[in-house]
Amino acid sequence: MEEIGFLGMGIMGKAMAMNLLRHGFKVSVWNRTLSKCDELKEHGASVGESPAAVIKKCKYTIGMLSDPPAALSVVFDKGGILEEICSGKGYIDMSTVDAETSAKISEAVQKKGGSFLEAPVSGSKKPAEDGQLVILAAGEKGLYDAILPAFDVLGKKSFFLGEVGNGAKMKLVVNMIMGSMMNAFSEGLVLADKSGLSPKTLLDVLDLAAIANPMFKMKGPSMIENSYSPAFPLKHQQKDMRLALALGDENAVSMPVAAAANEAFKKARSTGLGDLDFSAVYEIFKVTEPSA
Ligand SMILES: NC(=O)C1=CN([C@@H]2O[C@H](COP(=O)(O)OP(=O)(O)OC[C@H]3O[C@@H](n4cnc5c(N)ncnc54)[C@H](OP(=O)(O)O)[C@@H]3O)[C@@H](O)[C@H]2O)C=CC1
Ligand SMILES: O=CCCC(=O)O
Repeated sequence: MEEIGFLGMGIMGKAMAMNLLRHGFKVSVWNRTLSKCDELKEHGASVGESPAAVIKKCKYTIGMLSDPPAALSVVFDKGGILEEICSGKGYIDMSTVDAETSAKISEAVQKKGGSFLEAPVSGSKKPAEDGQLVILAAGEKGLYDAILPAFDVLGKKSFFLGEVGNGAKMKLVVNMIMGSMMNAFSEGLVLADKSGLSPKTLLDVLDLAAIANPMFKMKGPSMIENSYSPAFPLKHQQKDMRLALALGDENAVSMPVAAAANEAFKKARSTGLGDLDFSAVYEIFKVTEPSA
């Protein structure tokens, strides 16, 4: 396959670009903080000096940026994608953003004659390293078909969900559920502990119960060790809760559980936990009122 461009060497982008290199793809990378490209360069990637330079070199370019402002910045700002995107080139944004952001990017890219696909992912750092992501794509089907050989390396399953916006919405619904679950899980761990039960035994019980799931199994042991090395940064989970709640507003969907979970993530951010893993929201529930 042609050389693939990759913008954004954060936790996910770096793991995904490395995976493409490991599978024999030629990759050209860019990151706002250029030094984060060094390791990729050592593994054979070429480094572009701007998003525009990467787009110029590559037929297909993937973006994996933190949030809507970052996703928009690499497209619209000086040195951005719009300076070089043209007919025959495609941009695939795999960041988690809202449908409106995706639509803005899609419209601008298409106006220049380029193709656009949104393709946010489910799965975190380890699945990204192992090529086990779940890809939620929407937009131009021709571009989806063309980029499938790369998706087959990055993910264990790709969904094509139709028009731009559907991938973003699906991703926000999934992460809204995940964030709410993480809050319920944290409350349960604290309740077990405060009521004299072993949180470790609770994990064993949960793992055999109808609500057993990979997230509890993977995050539980490190949470009870108070260890929150970031796989999915808490600030991004809070961004996803906020965007999912906005989607709820638009559709008049009452979401009291998600709203409460969002408040807990906001509180965690305000106490300086934003760069830790999203499971660090557990710390918020441990804080008890001083007795009168
Ligand atoms: N981590 C995870 O488990 C998962 C994350 N996601 C989503 O993937 C995306 C990336 O996540 P992750 O890799 O964890 O995030 P990181 O915070 O590790 O990386 C964010 C990336 O965005 C770049 N960035 C931030 N602001 C700007 C800007 N204004 N202009 C240009 N680049 C910018 C950063 O550049 P710099 O290095 O210069 O700061 C960095 O490359 C997010 O949308 C997240 O919600 C989806 C699934 C799982
Ligand atoms: O957006 C992040 C998702 C993290 C995960 O699916 O484990």
